[in-house]
Amino acid sequence: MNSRSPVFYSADAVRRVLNWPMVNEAVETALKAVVATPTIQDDKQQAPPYSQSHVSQPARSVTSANKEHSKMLLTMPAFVGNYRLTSNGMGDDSSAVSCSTLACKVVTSFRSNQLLQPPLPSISANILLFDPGTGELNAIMAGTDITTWRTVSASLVATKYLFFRRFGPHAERELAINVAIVGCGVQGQLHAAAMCANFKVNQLNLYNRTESKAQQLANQLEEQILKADNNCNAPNKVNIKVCSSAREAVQQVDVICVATYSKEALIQASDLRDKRSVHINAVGAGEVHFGEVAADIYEESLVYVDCMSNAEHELHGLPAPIVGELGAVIIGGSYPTEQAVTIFQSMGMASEDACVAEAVQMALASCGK
Ligand SMILES: NC(=O)C1=CN([C@@H]2O[C@H](COP(=O)(O)OP(=O)(O)OC[C@H]3O[C@@H](n4cnc5c(N)ncnc54)[C@H](O)[C@@H]3O)[C@@H](O)[C@H]2O)C=CC1
Ligand SMILES: O=C([O-])C1=[NH+]CCC1
Repeated sequence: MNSRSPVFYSADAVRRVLNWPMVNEAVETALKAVVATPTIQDDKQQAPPYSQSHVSQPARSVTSANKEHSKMLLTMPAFVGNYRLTSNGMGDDSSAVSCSTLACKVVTSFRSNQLLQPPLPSISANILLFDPGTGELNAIMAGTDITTWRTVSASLVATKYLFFRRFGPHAERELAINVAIVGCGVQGQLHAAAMCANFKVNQLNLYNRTESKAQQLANQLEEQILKADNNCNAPNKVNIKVCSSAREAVQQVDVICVATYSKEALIQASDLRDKRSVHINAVGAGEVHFGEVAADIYEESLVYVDCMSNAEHELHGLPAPIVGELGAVIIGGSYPTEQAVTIFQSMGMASEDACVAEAVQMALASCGK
């Protein structure tokens, strides 16, 4: 028996403290922590600046709740040991806290929830947080928003290092980009808002199979931008366009975010601009993770993943070799060439959920909630 009952953190409580600096720091930390520490053969050899954290993140289990595999329950356990988070997500050493987190996310993906009246989110998650010393269950945290935020954050981090950093060390603050969002569900909506909140976006193209959903998102974003304008804290003037095809959305853009349940390819190589220099965040996961982007794009792309060992379990038949892990690019500072097409094949990692849940817990504790 537990010595005390686990705390429950509601979705409202989690939502109150989520912010981009905090989530981006936690996700970047998780991405670096999963990069395997190379074995040092020679004592005298200088150890590379790999993360000192330790991650145990077995492949997630997938339980199908119907024959078509469109209703699934995933269990995603992770231990992340000896990592650092700051209280404000700004990475300043003075407020850094050393953490170790043992967690397990339990998440369902039921795509037919969208057809219910009223619709329910397709993804629904809770995160169990254990005492890393005793193994007791300390807390249960609503994890649906964390899943959306950490997934979007992984795309932001990928865009920063795989796209912007080709052009210089501060390019993410200096360069303006054109962005396409393909799929305007929960993921697409937050990808759109987050791209505008974290980068200078000139043009934002939105495509959704049901056009009214893309139009609704455009209206919401226009409203947010107008509000920010009135408060004199508008990040940048963004031109938003609702497109009638994925091809139209992606034709002239720098960054593409694809997040649907489509089994068929939605974008082809001939849809991309001739000069290339494009980055794609491939987020969606139908039965096949990589179905949304055509094989001919993969064939000319440099493909990066969040976690290589998970990729070995989940990305069978990927039409291109995997260049490496995003965390290794962050640590090693070796960026793609300017003209490259890069794909961040996002599977989602339990260690991201663990680190973000820890940051949320710290933020809630610091504001006494
Ligand atoms: N990589 C990761 O870490 C994560 C990935 N996901 C994946 O992201 C995808 C989107 O998730 P949500 O936004 O939560 O779902 P959602 O149900 O809110 O939105 C899905 C969107 O995809 C569109 N769509 C569905 N089937 C389509 C098709 N055949 N062709 C064109 N468009 C289609 C729908 O119109 C809808 O707007 C899913 O595949 C989900 O599994 C979700 C969470 C984490
Ligand atoms: O990483 C994650 O939580 C998920 N990936 C696909 C469905 C949920």
